[in-house]
Amino acid sequence: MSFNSLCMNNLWRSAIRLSSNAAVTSTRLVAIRCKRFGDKRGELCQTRAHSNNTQHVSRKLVRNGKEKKLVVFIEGNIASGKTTCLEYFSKTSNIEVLTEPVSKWRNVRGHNPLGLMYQDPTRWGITLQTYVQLTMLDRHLSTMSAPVRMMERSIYSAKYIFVENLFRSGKMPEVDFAVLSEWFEWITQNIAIPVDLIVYLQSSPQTCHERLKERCREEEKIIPLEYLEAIHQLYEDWLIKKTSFNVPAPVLVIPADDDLQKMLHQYEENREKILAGSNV
Ligand SMILES: Nc1ncnc2c1ncn2[C@@H]1O[C@H](COP(=O)(O)OP(=O)(O)O)[C@@H](O)[C@H]1O
Ligand SMILES: O=c1ccn([C@H]2C[C@H](O)[C@@H](COP(=O)(O)O)O2)c(=O)[nH]1
Repeated sequence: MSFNSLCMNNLWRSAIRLSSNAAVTSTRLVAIRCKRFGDKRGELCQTRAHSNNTQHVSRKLVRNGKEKKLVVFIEGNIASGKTTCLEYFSKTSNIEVLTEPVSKWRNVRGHNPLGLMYQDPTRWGITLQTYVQLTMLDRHLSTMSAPVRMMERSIYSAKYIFVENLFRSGKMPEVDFAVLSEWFEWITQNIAIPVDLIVYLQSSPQTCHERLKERCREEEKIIPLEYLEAIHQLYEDWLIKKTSFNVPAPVLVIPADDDLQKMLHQYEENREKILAGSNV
């Protein structure tokens, strides 16, 4: 038996011995170590660590024959309606909703990295995006309290959309981009980030600009239409054309330019697909 297999066996045995309360923590540790040892069975490791009588079936965790733990990312441009969508689904029992930790980005120990980034992206882009990466990772790894988790954005969009935009627009120095990329690659290669479905709220940059002005978040008052157009293009390349970066789950596209009433109707129409973690 190789050293790696020996370690894996010991890890599984000790993880399974742990009490159910400790299961999520052990899941995390084992998932991290599975990836570190180059084990391709990251998801299986998670499952085994979680419970003795848990099986792994087509990307989903099931226990005693019942489906459990589905993770859905809600992606889309700034002010496309992600929070509003999450608020709607939060009224459903058995769905846990995680909004973006924007309040943290606006206040870390009395500092406002979001505001600083909009004022001077070249100086503060790395500061904000480092903190976004940390806080999103913390969200991804937090213990699930319901069978379904709907989460606003992800560590992927932070990197593939926002960091990429800063760099491509010449507002992030190459060294900052390199350091953030190294961090991102280390995280995604060593830590299992669960996701079953990406819901993309596809809205025009013009609609987002209108809604953003209406929302009137202080830091965002200086955002021009061109910024939203650039973010839109990156989202389209990533999730529609699929030409830029890895897409970690199937994508369900929901057109999001309609008024609130029609949007709520669309969410209802797509409810089953979302809860099944399916884009068809
Ligand atoms: N379908 C809609 N029609 C009109 N206004 C909307 C719609 N959805 C959301 N809004 C408003 O647009 C603004 C941005 O919505 P929000 O859900 O906060 O977007 P996001 O979370 O994507 O940034 C808010 O003021 C919200 O009330
Ligand atoms: O990686 C990121 C993620 C978000 N932001 C900015 C964009 C917005 O100003 C806020 C929150 O976005 P919403 O779409 O309103 O939820 O944070 C960023 O700069 N980098």
